[in-house]
Amino acid sequence: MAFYSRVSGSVGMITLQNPPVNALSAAVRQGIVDTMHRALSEPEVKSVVICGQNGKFCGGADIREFGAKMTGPPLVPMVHLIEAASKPVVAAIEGIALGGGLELALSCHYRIAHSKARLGFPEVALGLLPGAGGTQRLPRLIGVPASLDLITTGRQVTAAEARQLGIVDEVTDLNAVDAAVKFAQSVADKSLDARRISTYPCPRPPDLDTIFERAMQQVRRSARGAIAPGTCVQAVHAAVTLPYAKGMERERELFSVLFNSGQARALQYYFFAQRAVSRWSTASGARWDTSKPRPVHKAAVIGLGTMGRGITVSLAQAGFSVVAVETQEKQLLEAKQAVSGMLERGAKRRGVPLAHDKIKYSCSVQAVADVDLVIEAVFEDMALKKTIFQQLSAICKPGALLCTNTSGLDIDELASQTQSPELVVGMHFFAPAHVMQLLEVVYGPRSCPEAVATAMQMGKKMGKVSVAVGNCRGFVGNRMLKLYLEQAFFLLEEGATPEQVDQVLEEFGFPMGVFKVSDLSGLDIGWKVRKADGLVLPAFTGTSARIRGGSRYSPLGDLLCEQGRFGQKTGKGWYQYDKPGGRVAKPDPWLFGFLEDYRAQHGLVARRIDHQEVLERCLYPLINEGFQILQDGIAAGPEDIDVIYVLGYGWPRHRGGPMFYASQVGLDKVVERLEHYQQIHPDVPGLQPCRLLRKLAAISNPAIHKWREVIQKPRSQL
Ligand SMILES: CC(C)(COP(=O)(O)OP(=O)(O)OC[C@H]1O[C@@H](n2cnc3c(N)ncnc32)[C@H](O)[C@@H]1OP(=O)(O)O)[C@@H](O)C(=O)NCCC(=O)NCCSC(=O)C[C@@H](O)CCCCCCCCCCCCC(=O)O
Repeated sequence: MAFYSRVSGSVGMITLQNPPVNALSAAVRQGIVDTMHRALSEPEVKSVVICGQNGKFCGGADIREFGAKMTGPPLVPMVHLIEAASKPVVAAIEGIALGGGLELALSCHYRIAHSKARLGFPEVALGLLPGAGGTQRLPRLIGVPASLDLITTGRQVTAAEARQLGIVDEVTDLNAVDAAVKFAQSVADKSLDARRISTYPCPRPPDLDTIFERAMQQVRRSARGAIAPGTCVQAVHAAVTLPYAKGMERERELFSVLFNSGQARALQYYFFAQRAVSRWSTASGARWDTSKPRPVHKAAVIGLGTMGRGITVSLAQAGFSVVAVETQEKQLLEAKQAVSGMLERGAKRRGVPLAHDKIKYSCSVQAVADVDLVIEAVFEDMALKKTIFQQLSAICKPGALLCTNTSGLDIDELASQTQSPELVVGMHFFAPAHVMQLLEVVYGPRSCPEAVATAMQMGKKMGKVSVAVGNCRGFVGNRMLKLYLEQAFFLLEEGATPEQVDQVLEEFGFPMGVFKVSDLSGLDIGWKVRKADGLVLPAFTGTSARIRGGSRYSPLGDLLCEQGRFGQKTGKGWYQYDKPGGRVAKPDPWLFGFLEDYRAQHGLVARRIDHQEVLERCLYPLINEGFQILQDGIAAGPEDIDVIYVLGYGWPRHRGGPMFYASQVGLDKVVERLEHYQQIHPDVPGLQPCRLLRKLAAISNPAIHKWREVIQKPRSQL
C-alpha cells in the first residue's frame, strides 16, 4: 500500500509501503493513485513528495504478480496521472529506484537522490523491457546512446552517475526525504511546462542509424539467444522515430511479446531460484533458519595453485585476514606475485579495495594454528589431501572449520582423517575462483549444521551464490556433467564432429560447446581422474576397449591425451590452435582422420546425426542425472541444480537451468526421448529415466515449484 501524510503544512507526502523493496504491487499502485488524487484535491497542498518506506524508494513492478491475473490500477495510467499532475511532484530516491521504480521517478517532475542510491532498468535480466514508459522517457531525458546502454544491459548507476547523466536533479548525503520536502516547497509555484519528460523531443544524433546498428550487433554478440536485449533496442528506436503516444503503443506491443515469452518465465523463475538457494536445508534436516554460523575473522588457504590463488584473492577482497600457505619457496614467491597482480587488476577494473595487507604468506602449514577456517586447495589427489587433513587436525585450534576445495572427492573420507569430522565441509569453488560467482558447499554425513551455515555465510561474504549440496562423487555439477561429456564422446564415435556438437550447444545458448570447454580447461584433468578410477587401460582393440564395468565407455579423450593433445595449452586438443596457449579454435583435419581410423578399428559406421539428436543426447541424460540427484537427496530442490548450472557451467540463463528447461520441454517428453535412446543404446545406463523423473512425468508434469512436494514424500512412495 501507500500512505499519505502532510509535511510542513503544504507538502503532501506519499510513502510506498511494501517490504522488503516496496515493489509496485496492486495494493501499492492503488495506494499511489488514491493518495495522488487526495494530494491534488487538498487546496493547502502545493507540492507532493513520493518516497519509499525503510530507506528504499522502489524495486519496480512486483515480479510475483507476473504469474497471476493482474489486478489493481495498471502502471502506465498511474505514471501518466503523476506526470499530468497540476502540482509539482518530487521523487525522494533512497536505496533503490529500479525498473518500474525508476519509471515512477521519471514520471515525477523532479528527482532528488541520496548519494548511496542505485538506479537502473534491470528488466532485461527478467526477459522484459521497461514497460511503463521507461523506454520512451529515458531517451528523451538523457539521449539515445546512454539509454541504450542502461536499458539493454540492466546496468545500475550510482546517484553520482545518475546526476551526471541527467536522470536526477540533485544528490544529497543527508536525508533525501527531508531534502525532497525542502525542494518541493521551493518549486511549489513553478510552472511544470518544462518538467514533463513525455513532452520533450527525443534528441536525434546525426549518426542515429549507426548507433542502432551497433547496438543491435552488440546485443546479438552478447545475448546468446536471449530476445529481450534486442527488443529493448527496438523499443528505444520507437522513442526516436515516433511521437510519444505512438512510442508508448510500440513499447506496450514489444513488452507484451516479451511478457508472454518462455524466456521471461525462465528468467523470472531464475531470479527467485537464485534467492531461494540461500534458504538451504540438508538431507538430515538441518536448515538455514535454525543453524548459526560461527564467527570467522581469519582464514587460511593451503596450496597456491590457480584455485588457491583465486580463493586467497576472494577472501582478502571480502575483508578476511588470510594466511596463504605453499610449502615450496619458489612456488610461494610466484603465487605472491600472481595474487598481487590479481588484487591490483581487481582494484583497477572493479574498484575493489586493494587488500595486500590482509594476506600473510608462509611456507609452513604450522602458520595456520590460530585461524578460524582453513580452505585446502591442493590438487585433486586423495592421498595428499588426507595427509593435509591429518596435519590440519593436529595443528588447528579447536573449533576451526576444515574445508576442502575438491571438485568431487569424498568429503567424508577426508573428515575421517580428523578429530572433529563434524567441522569438515567441502567448498567447491569454480575457476577462476575470484571471478566465478558459484560456490558448492558440500556437507558430509557428519558435517554439523553450524559448519554448513558458516561455509554458506563465508560464500555470501565473498560475493558468491552458495548452494548447499550433499556428498557424492562430483557433487551436483560435475556429477551431472559426466553424463553430458560421455554422450558428447559417444556422438563422435557415431559420426559427429566436435564442431557439430559445439555448434548445437552454442546455438542452444552455452557460451562454448563441450569440446571447446574441454580444450580450454585441459583434457589432462579428466584423464588424471579416469586414470585414478582405473578406467584408462593399456591400448587394445576390440569391443572391450569401449566397455568398462559392463557399460559403454569411450576412450577417445584418453587416446588424445596419449598423443599429448591436452587442448589450448598444448595447441592441440579437439581443435587445433595457432600455438600452445592459442585461443582461437580451428577444426583439425588430423582429428577427422583420427576419428575415421578409430571408427574403422572398432567396427563403427559413421552416420548423419541431426541437430535435435545432438541436443537431446547431450542434455537429457544430464537432466536425468539431476532428477537422480533430487531422488538421492543430494540437492534439496530443482532451484539448487539450476543455479549451479547457470552460474557454474554456462547454462543459458534465459532457459532457466536444466531442471526448469525439462519442465518446459515436458517431463513426459524427456522420458519418452530417453527411452527411445536407451532402446538404441542399452549399454548406456545414464539413458534410463530415473524413478523420480518417471513419477513426476506420470503425474501430468506438475509445475516446477510443486516438485518438492513429491520429492519430500517417503522414498517408498516414489
Ligand atoms: C531490489 C534488489 C536490488 C534488492 O536486493 P537485496 O540483495 O537487498 O535483496 P534480495 O534480492 O534478496 O531481495 C529481497 C527480497 O525481495 C524480493 N524482491 C526483490 N525485488 C522484487 C520485485 N521487484 N518484486 C517482487 N519481489 C522482489 C526478492 O525476491 C527477495 O525475496 P525472496 O523471498 O525471494 O528472498 C533486488 O532484489 C533486485 O534486483 N530486485 C529486482 C528488481 C527488478 O528487477 N525490478 C524490475 C521489476 S520488472 C518491472 O519493473 C517492469 C516495469 O518496467 C513495467 C511493468 C509494466 C507492467 C505491466 C504489467 C502488465 C502485465 C500484463 C501484460 C500483458 C501483456 C499482454 O498479454 O498484452
